[in-house]
Amino acid sequence: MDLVLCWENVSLYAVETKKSFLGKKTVRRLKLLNNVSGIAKAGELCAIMGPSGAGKTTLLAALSQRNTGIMQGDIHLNGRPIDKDLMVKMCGFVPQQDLAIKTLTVYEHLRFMAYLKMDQRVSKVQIERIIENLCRELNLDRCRRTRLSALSGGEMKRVSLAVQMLPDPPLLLCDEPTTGLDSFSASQVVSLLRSFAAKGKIVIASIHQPASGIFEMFDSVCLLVPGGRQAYYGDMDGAKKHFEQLGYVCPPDYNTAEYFLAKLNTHPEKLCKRFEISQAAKSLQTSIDSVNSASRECHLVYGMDERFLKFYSIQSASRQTQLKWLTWRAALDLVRNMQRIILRTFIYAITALFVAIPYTNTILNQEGIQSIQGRNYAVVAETVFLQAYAVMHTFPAEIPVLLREISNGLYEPAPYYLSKLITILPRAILETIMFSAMIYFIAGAGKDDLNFFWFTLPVIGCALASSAYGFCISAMFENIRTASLLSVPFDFISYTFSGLFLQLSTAPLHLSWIKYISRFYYGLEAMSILQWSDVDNIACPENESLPCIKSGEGVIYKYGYHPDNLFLDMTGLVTMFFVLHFLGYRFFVKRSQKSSTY
Ligand SMILES: Nc1ncnc2c1ncn2[C@@H]1O[C@H](COP(=O)(O)OP(=O)(O)OP(=O)(O)O)[C@@H](O)[C@H]1O
Repeated sequence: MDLVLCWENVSLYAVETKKSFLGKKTVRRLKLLNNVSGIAKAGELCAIMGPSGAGKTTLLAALSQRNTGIMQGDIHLNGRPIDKDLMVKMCGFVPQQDLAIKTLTVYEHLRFMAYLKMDQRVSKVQIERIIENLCRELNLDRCRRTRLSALSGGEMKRVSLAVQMLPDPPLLLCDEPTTGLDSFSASQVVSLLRSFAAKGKIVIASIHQPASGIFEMFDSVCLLVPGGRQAYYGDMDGAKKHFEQLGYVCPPDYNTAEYFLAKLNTHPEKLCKRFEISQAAKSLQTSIDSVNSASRECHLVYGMDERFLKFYSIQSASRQTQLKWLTWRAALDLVRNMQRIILRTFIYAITALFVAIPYTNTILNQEGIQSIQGRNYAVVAETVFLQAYAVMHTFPAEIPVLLREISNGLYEPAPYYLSKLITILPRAILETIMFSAMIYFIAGAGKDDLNFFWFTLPVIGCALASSAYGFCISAMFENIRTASLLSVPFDFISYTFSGLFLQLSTAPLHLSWIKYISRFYYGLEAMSILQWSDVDNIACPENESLPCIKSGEGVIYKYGYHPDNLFLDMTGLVTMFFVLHFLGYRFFVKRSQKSSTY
C-alpha cells in the first residue's frame, strides 16, 4: 500500500494565557482550524490555498505534528494514527521563513544539516554523495560555495528544500514556497515539488496567489477561509466545477487561483456552508473511509511498506556529534565575521591606550597610591563592561534559528550552549590578555614590582565572570534592550561596592553582602592585594602634617580590603562563573522549550 495521509475533522485551538496587573490569570482558547478534512496520496502534489490568515501554516504545522495547541480530530497515515516522533522523522517541513546562520556557504550549511539530521550509520561518503545529488537535482551546483546571505530568494528556497530532502522523507510539507519569488523562480520551485511527488512522495504546499500555470501544476487543492474553515477539498477540475455549480464561473483568460481567492474573500460563509453539503465533501469522506477500512485488513506496522519502517530506527546524532558540529558552525561564523573581530580589537586597543596614557608618570609614593588604584580599577571596570556587553547579544541574535532547530530535534540546548562557550571563552581570554598587556606596558605597571602574570590573572577572572554574566542576562531576556536596561542598575550597585567609591568597612551591615556579588570588588581587591602585599616602604611627603601610608598593607586596609582575601576573591570569581553559567543555561533551556516560528 502506498503512503496515504488523511486528516479528518481537524480542529486546532491556541491557548493564550494572560496575567492581569494583579496577577489574575485568564486563559483564552482561540480556534484556528475548524473541522478541516483532506486526503493526500503518494505521487500527488496538493495545494493549500486561502487568504492571508486563513490558517494555511497552522494546518501544515498540525499535519506535521509541529503545533503546540490543542488538537481535535484524526490525522492518519495509511489509516492508522501516527505518533509525533515518527511524524517528525518522516516528514520534511519547509517553513515560510528561511532561517539559518547566513555566513555559511550552501555546501557548509548542507553538510552541517546532513551530519545532524541524518541517520548516524550513514557513512561520510554516502553523505557527500547525497549532498552532491541534491545540489545537482535542485540546481544548486553553481552556488555551492556562495554564502547563504548572498543567495537570491529562489536559491534560498531551494536550499531549504534540499535540507528537508537530506533524509529522503516520504512526506514533504512546504509553507508558501513561492512567496516572494518571481513567476519563473516560483514555477521552478513548484516543478521541483512535482518531481519529488513523482518519486512517490506526498507533497503538500500552502500557496498564496499562484500565477497562471502554477496553480494547474497541483493535483488537488484545499481551500480555506479566515477562521480556519474549509471551503473546498478535491481535485483541480472538481474545484472549478464546484465553483461553477455555485454560480461562480471563472471568466476565460482569468487566473483561476486569483478568482477563487477573490470569492473566498467575498463569500466565505456561503462557500463553507455549501461545501459541507456538496458532492465533493461526500466523495472526500468516502475516500477517507475506504483508506481507513483498507488499513484494518493490513497487518504491517502503521500499514506501511518496509521502506518507511527505517524511520523508526533512525539513530540520531549523539551529544558529542552535536557539540562537534555546533562548535564547527560557531567557529566558522566567528571567523567569517572577521570585520567585527578587527573592529573589536581596534576598539579594545584604543580603550587600552586611553586608559594607560594618563598613568604613564605614576610612581610609587603617596600620590601614586590613588593613581595605581585608579588604574587598576579602570582595567577591571573596562574588562567587566566590555566582556559582559560583548556576549549579551549572543542568544537574542540567534534565537529564532535556535528555536526552530531545537524544536526540529536537530540538537539539544546543552551542546549548543557549550559550543558557544567554547568559541567565546578563548576570545574573551585573548582580548583580556591583550588589553591588560597594553596597559601594563604603556602605563609602566612593571615599575611597581608586580609581574605581568599577577597583574593579568584577576583581570582574566573578571573577564570570565563577566562573560558568564552576559550569557545569563542574554538567556534570561527575550529583548536585548530590556536586558541592557536592567543590567545598568545592577552594574551601578556592583561597582559602588568595588571599594574605590565606598570605604567597605563603613558600609551598612545589611548591605555589606553586596560586595560578594560584585565582580568589581573581587577583581579590585585581588589586584590590590597582589599590587601592595610586598610593598614594605612608601615614602612619606616632606610636609609631615600631610597624611602618610607607610606600607602596602596600609593601602590594602585603607580601601577596606584584607591582605588574606586573595583566595576568597579568586574563588568568588570562579564561583560566579559557574553559578551564572548554570543559571544562564537553565534560562536558555526554558526559552528553547517555547514554540518556534514555523
Ligand atoms: N499561537 C497562536 N496564537 C494565536 N493566534 C494564532 C497563533 N498562531 C496563528 N494564529 C492566528 O491564526 C490565524 C492563521 O494563521 P496562519 O499563520 O496559519 O495563517 P496563513 O493562512 O498561513 O497566513 P499567511 O498567508 O499570511 O501566512 C491568524 O489569524 C493568526 O494570527
